[in-house]
Amino acid sequence: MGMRLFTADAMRRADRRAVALGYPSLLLMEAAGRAVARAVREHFPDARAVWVVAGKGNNGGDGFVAARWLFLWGYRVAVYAPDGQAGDAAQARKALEAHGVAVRPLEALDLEGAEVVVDALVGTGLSRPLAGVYAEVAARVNASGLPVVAVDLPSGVPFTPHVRADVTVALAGLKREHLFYPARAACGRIVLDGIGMPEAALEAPELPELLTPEAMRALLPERPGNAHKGSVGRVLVAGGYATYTGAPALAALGAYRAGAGLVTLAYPEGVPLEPLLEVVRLPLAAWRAEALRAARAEAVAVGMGAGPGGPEAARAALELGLPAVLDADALVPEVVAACRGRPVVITPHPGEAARLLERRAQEIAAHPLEAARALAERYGVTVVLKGGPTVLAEGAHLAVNTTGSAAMATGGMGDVLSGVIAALLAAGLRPWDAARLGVYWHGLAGDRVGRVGLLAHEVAEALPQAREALISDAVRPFWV
Ligand SMILES: NC(=O)C1=CN([C@@H]2O[C@H](COP(=O)(O)OP(=O)(O)OC[C@H]3O[C@@H](n4cnc5c(N)ncnc54)[C@H](O)[C@@H]3O)[C@@H](O)[C@H]2O)[C@@H](O)CC1
Ligand SMILES: Nc1ncnc2c1ncn2[C@@H]1O[C@H](COP(=O)(O)OP(=O)(O)O)[C@@H](O)[C@H]1O
Ligand SMILES: [K+]
Repeated sequence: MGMRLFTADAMRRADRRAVALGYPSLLLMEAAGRAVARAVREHFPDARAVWVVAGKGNNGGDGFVAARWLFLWGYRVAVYAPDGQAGDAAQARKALEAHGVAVRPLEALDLEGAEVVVDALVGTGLSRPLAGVYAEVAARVNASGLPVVAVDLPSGVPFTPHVRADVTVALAGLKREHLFYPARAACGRIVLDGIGMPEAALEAPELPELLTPEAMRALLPERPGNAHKGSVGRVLVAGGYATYTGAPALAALGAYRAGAGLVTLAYPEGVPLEPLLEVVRLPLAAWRAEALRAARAEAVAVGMGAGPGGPEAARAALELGLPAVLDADALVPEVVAACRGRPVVITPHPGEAARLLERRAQEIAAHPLEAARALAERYGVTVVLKGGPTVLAEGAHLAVNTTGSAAMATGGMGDVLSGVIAALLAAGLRPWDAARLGVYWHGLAGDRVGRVGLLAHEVAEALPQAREALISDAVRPFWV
């Protein structure tokens, strides 16, 4: 079963399914609280005094369980919460109080002596921005400078104000706030704990897929011992214009580093392309399909650095009838509209997506899942909406990438990605598989170099070792 990205509602449904399967919810709460206590111990090994702030719901219940275990392990604990818990949370509170640990009102919060704070005010049950004593507690915890371990989510996200955590223990599954900004920035390091939730309860194919090392490894094309350059995928890159001489070269490099057997670069005659020894050059007087056929490619990447010639280059390339990646200057509505139902992957960033959807780029960046879905519906192609994180859509399917970082926000990075996806298409992968693996692998290569100052060609150069790491099971997702 693929891993899914949950919403609060979807997690509540999973919760109910677990209970319907006969799994007692109190067991989930016990596992959740214990996971939080363990996270405190592991991430702050020198701390001996832990203060817990808890709310009225199950998030608070998890906090009471964490407090009980920390107390039993010999920590000094102080617990602050309002009255009025019900159900499991009330039980968890009683179990804590049975050990003689008093629960004091939130208004009495005194952080003097605390070494770590556990934030269990509110989790997925948040229904409105924090206000009143909750907002005050969040502000005081933030101002204290103490390390914070958040239960499930930093209380208050995605609204402001919210708690800023150093570690967030995601319970049972990752939620949107763990992946998307600005909420993600409040989570600090994210660790996922399964809390014993039965797999069957978590099955939710309608939710976005989270790209995992296991799932992506399974998609990597094999390289048979008797491979030759004509058998593992020939890629045509079509782009380049006056000053954009690096973009198509980076796509070509990305394709080769992702395993293409042969890469041909078609570009307007007279454009001084960056030298790449291994690339076959195809200078053209005009963008014509007949001329592009000479490459005998199995997939094409078009648009990178093509400037005003982008649409023309794309029309010629699409006439080949090959699986295609459309990027940058090829991403105009008239061109993409002609691709419905064809094996075409488009790779817009929010600015290009705005052009295709006639919306504002900020709106797209704020709701990337909805935008990717809208693009897939409107144009009937496979969509890679680039960003932090990149999201993908095809038909009713959605996926969210889990690799890459802000270090990748530099020029030419998207060109390399186009080349990677084209190489995977040429190797025979379906567009959805090529797009998901391409995006994941590209981000993984970035992570392995991983510092600000990263250049696009360095990401291309890191693709082979990222592949090796993926194959040899040496890749851990960010939530482990
Ligand atoms: N998903 C799961 O399967 C499990 C979830 N558990 C925990 O349960 C949490 C969800 O529990 P609940 O649904 O009870 O919800 P929460 O405990 O997250 O929040 C609901 C409570 O917060 C109050 N509240 C909502 N917005 C508020 C605001 N702005 N200011 C002040 N109070 C506010 C509500 O009135 C209610 O009392 C998860 O985040 C997780 O910590 C665990 O107990 C174990 C299992
Ligand atoms: N903050 C970020 N987190 C993760 N990945 C990022 C981030 N910023 C950029 N990237 C990745 O870098 C690439 C940038 O592509 P793009 O904007 O098209 O750049 P260019 O047009 O210069 O090639 C995309 O793959 C994108 O997902
Ligand atoms: K919380």
